[in-house]
Amino acid sequence: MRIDVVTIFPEYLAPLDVSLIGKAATAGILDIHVHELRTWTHDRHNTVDDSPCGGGPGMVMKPEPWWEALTALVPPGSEDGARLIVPTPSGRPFTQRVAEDLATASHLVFAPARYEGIDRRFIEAAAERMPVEELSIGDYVLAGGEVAVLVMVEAVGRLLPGVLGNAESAKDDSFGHSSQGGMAGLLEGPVYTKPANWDGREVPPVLLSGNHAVIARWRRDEALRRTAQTRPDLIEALDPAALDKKDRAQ
Ligand SMILES: COc1cc(COC(=O)c2cn[nH]c2)cc(-c2cccnc2)c1
Repeated sequence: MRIDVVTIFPEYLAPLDVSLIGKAATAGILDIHVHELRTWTHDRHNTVDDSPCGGGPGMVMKPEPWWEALTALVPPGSEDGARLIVPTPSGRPFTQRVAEDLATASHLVFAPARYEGIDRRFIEAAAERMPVEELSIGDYVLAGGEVAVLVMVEAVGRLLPGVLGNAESAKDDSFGHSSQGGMAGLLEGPVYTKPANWDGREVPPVLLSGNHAVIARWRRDEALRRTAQTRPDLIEALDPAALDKKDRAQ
């Protein structure tokens, strides 16, 4: 997968060189390029923003630099498999399911905006050439979309084959957020490791029993309990067929 990020703060994307994503890039699984938006400005001040038409606070990002950047990174005729991602508070929720969908793309171009956003006409023009996804990582307003790009690249990148070692396979993701796995739709229950007794606190004995069927049942019960407590909306959203009769007894 090729990933292009266009931003006026390239240094904000430095963490993409680190750890999981950095290793994936080194291994050639991800081909990540970060670009300075001002590359595609031509005036003396490298202007990327202007005052909002109709008045109002702040500034709006001009369409021309973004359009030139997009055209350079996705030349006409090479749109197949390319998708433009615009992080914004007014986007549809970025969820694990959206991450799984984005992981199937061959080319993602991220347009993190600053100020009050990007001139709408850029989004509309881009949507005539390739799918455009306006996505929100949460109901709050950031000063720019760069942090959201880091979130999305990590969530998508870790799903790509070869990025996670076998020990951390994404197929067993926290259930509320993975559409796969034995407990799809549920949050992850509590996890434990050695020592068996720490701070006078015992690991639940069932986990030391070696009885994998009983352990799996216990984990499912804990996931159901945690989901009901923390995210009852996810319980409502569960496919009834996914619940067995023991679940319904919960
Ligand atoms: C593309 O348009 C944007 C993008 C961003 C940065 O992204 C986020 O904040 C975000 C992404 N998921 N959750 C939050 C911020 C605004 C904005 C809106 C109003 C006032 N100030 C700024 C507009």
